[in-house]
Amino acid sequence: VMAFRYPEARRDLNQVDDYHGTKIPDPYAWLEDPDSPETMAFVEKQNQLTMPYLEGCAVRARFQQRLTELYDYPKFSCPYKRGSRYFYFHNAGLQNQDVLYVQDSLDAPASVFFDPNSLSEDGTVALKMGRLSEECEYFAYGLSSAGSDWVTLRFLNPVSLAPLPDVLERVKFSCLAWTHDARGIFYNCYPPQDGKADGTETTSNINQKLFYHRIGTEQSDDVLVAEFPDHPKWHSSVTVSDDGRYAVLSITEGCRPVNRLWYCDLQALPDGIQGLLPWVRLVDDFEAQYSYVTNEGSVFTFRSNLDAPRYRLINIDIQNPDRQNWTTLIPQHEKDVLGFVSCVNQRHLLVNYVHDVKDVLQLFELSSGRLLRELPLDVGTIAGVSCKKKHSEFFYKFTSFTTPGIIYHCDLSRPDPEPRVFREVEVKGINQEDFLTSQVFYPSKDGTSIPMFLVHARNLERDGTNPVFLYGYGGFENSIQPHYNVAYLLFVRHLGGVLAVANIRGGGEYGLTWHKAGTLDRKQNCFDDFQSAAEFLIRERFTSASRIAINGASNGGLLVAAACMIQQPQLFGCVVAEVGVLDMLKFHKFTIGHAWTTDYGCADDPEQFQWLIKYSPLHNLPEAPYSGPPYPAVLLLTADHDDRVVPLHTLKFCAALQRGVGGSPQQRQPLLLRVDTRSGHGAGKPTAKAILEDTHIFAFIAETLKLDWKD
Ligand SMILES: O=C([C@@H]1CCCN1C(=O)CCn1c(=O)c(-c2ccccc2)nc2ccccc21)N1CCCC1
Repeated sequence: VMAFRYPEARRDLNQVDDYHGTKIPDPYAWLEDPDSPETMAFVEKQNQLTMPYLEGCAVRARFQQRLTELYDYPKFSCPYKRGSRYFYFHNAGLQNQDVLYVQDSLDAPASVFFDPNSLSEDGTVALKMGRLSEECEYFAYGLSSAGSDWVTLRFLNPVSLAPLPDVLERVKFSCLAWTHDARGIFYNCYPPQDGKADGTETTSNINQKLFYHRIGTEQSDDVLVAEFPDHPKWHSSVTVSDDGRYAVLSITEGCRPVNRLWYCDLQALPDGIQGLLPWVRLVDDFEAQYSYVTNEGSVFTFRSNLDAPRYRLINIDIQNPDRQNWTTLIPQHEKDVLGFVSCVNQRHLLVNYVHDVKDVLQLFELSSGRLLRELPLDVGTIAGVSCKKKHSEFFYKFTSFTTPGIIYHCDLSRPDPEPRVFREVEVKGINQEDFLTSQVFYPSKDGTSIPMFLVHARNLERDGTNPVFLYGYGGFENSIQPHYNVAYLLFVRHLGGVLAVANIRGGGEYGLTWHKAGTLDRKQNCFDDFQSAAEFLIRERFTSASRIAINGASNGGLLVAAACMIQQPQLFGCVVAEVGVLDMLKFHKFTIGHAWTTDYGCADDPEQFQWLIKYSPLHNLPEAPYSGPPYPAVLLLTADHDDRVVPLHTLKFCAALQRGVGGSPQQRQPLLLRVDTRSGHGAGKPTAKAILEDTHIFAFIAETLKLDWKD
């Protein structure tokens, strides 16, 4: 008899797609319509099975209570000096959204500047972006609702807090750049589309345009300053130079770290911004990435990966723009990756390097590129930096797996500019001394050495029985560095687990080569690296296969749901796949999915179709009747307003998994789907939803790996 009765899902056997001569059935394609009564009924039935199961997990109540207690610690961002005042985000602990405060000096009383919590009952309206004009005449801000990527831009007077009537709609993936005369702001929006635009639609996002909005006018009067009708997949982003003179335009075509670099001398515009700008095409190809750092007159400094996979700083004098005149300000490091670079104190550069996935912070001289000093930093990650060229002081926030956050303040105008602790938060009830963080390097299938962070109790017994929570991402040059997560610490402290974060290929941990090695026809390296992590942990007697829970979200959902569960079902005890990309043949058709072909390729191309069909989760599940090794316990998560990775990926995968594997009498572990409402891909998620989701995830892991709570 089957352990679980899964909801029936109609299979439309007439739905067969032809990929370059290969016939591919797509029987659950009807689930691609989020608004059909049939799809809504499918979702409802899944939740009716899953939510009682999750709520009924033995440790759920205990975990939720402890997680809520531990989550309830004060959180602060770095202060941002704007004009003569300081702004910072703060969360008392359990507030759904962080609140923006303002104070006249660092030790003056603070008052609420902007509180998103007042904008919705359930905390699902989030402040996605904000920008004060150069002299603080106006505050522009973008709100998103229910986790969608769609943004509405609004404005307020930063002193009186009075709202302005200006409202800008259809904004998504947008820059926010004021001209220094505060007459207006550059931003991006999409042309009107049929149907909804609330984050539940799947409509492709193409033909993004760049506008200049003049304060006090209607959006319909906004000035179109750049558009690319011949390149519907192009995105543009403007930065206004530190001196306010130039609009620097970065054009991207997808998610590859490459861009065209155009600029416009705003001072050369006789009548100001009246129409398409006379862009000068400094770089007009997609060979490398150029990110504006600062400029001294006509000499621009860019962070670039041109002939530098670990990045370097180059200077381009726009009066002599030919490539042979370009110079290197800071050459590529022979091992470490150049991370963020910010100009500070007029003539210094605050430079971050990533050394074996750990952050380093150094100060350089802008004029010479000379290293001046290293700033002290523990082993961990810089979670935030606040600095401006015209300010002599700057702030940076340090975090690690066991450090919630330490904010440092450094003022270069002082005779002894030594960083000092500006603010350090404690989390009551968690003793940092209970945990040991280490970094190991393990061999992948092809011998490549992969870094992995481990966090566990100091007195861990390596007897092969410890439960493991193994997390990975593996794409888009996205590096997973140490970060504070109370749910992770509860898993270690109260479920006796080992947290393992594998820095697999596809990420940016070692620069472009590391990223490229996990993309396109080499995507299988990500899956090999992650499976090798599990095999290493078993070989080193941390754990055994049935005790391993793997987790990933987004591109990480592809990693775990598909590649690892399907390719090695016997290697894991539990799989938690969040908002995953699971239909690799169709992802490019929905919302911003077309931008991901830079990592994945596209099934429209015959050669790339062959790469994708080999690992696409939806297309590599066993067919019923299945008699292979039982699958791990599986929890799939998605949400109705996820317009980054639309829910159809997970819905179709769930239907195929429950039929293909769920029907087998050997399948004792649950294969469940949790669909949240008024929730999206993750950004801006209210605290209440985040706590409940983490609770359900770890309660599911504890239940299916049979873990007991230990006080
Ligand atoms: O979400 C993703 C991939 C990986 C990381 C970013 N990403 C994205 O899809 C990023 C989406 N995205 C942005 O978020 C912004 C943006 C601009 C200004 C401010 C904020 C954002 N600009 C973009 C420009 C071109 C293409 C995508 C863009 N994926 C989901 C699953 C597979 C990849």
